[in-house]
Amino acid sequence: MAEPAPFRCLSSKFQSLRFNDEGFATDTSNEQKLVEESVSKCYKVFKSSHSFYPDVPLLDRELHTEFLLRGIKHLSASYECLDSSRPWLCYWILHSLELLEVPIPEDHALSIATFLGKCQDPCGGFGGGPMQYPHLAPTYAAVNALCILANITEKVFDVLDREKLYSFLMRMRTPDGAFKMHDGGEVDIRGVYCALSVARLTNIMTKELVDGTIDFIVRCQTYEGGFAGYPGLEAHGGYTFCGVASLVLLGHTERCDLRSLLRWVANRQTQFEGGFQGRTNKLVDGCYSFWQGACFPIIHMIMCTDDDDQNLSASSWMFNQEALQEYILVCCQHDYGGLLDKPGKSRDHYHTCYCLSGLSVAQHFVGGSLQNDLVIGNASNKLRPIQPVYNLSLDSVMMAQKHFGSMKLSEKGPIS
Ligand SMILES: CC(C)=CCC/C(C)=C/CC/C(C)=C/COP(=O)(O)OP(=O)(O)O
Ligand SMILES: [Zn+2]
Repeated sequence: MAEPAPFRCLSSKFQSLRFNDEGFATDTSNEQKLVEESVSKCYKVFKSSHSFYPDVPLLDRELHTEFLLRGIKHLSASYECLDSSRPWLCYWILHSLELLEVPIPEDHALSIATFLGKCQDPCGGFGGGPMQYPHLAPTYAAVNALCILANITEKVFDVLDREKLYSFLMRMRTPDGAFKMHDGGEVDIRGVYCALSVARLTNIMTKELVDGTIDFIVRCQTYEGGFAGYPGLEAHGGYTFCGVASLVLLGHTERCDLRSLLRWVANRQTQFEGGFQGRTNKLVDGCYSFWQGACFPIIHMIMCTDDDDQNLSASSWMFNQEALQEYILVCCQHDYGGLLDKPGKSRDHYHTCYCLSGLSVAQHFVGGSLQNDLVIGNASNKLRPIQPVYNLSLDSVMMAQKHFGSMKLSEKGPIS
């Protein structure tokens, strides 16, 4: 096992801030200044303990696990606003637990799968809760959650109606190859990614399902290099992940302007804080550790297969992996467990899932047959690696491939 890397502790973190009072202050620069002050405070507190405990920062596995296990059983009334995101809560919690390698008892797995079954619409797809209209986002979350649970028992896949899922996806298709999120709902690149991800995992991809989809995705890449939710809008990390992952799922990454994407995403890592921002001139946020961070292994994988890119690193992704780990470990852990957006924000399961997913990307480099782990702080910080396109463990993706790989749709055969 590789030795944990020493804490980098950039000296700049303890120097004066980049802003001065005579500068041209805007709302944006004022907000940025406040974030830098709070991040700087976190690093100072951390540095004072660092001399006593050299193997810090520590990922507080126990507290995060407690927070997650409590949430899978019971959520307080303050979670009412997430009543239409219940399959998401299952996925965020289960994926965080799989990253932390916390076992889930079989009876829990079966009761979560039964609950997800209750969210499934009689005409296919999953809603945000029982009796709710089917929607592509909770459908993606439910399918991913089932793939994780299938590691415990494959019986969980019995709840999924593939034929009806296919007809739901076909109903969400628009004539130009995009997908609406639900009947009468908005059309954007999230719909494309959710549809393609579940279609691939459950092996129901057909030519008819994705006719015109590549062109829609390509139209979402903006002049900045990242992808927007819809052609003509602003590039954003969440949509950029959806765009580039969708091109991988369709096997048409050659349609992406990879150089401009790489330049845009690399510039979204904030110099001072070490984490990622979602878009140009906006604030750092722990969840972009995944949405932006996961683009790097995907870009690397695409470039690896491209003969022109002989200079590609064989040991690290093209972002500062140490700085991202420091931001997550020092600034995004809540004192009572769970992770968060930035210092001062409250913890939640969404940020716990995506901070941990980003931390995993930053810890593990895999380039073809070459592997290089770079774990900041205590050796126990090491998480399981992820398959970045689905944001699942490699085992969970394999469970789906093993289970659905040989199944056919009754009318249309799957495409490769
Ligand atoms: C699979 C799936 C459903 C993916 C979702 C991807 C995702 C996170 C999209 C984000 C959308 C967006 C424009 C957020 C801006 O929020 P903001 O203005 O509050 O944040 P910002 O200031 O950081 O941009
Ligand atoms: Zn966030």
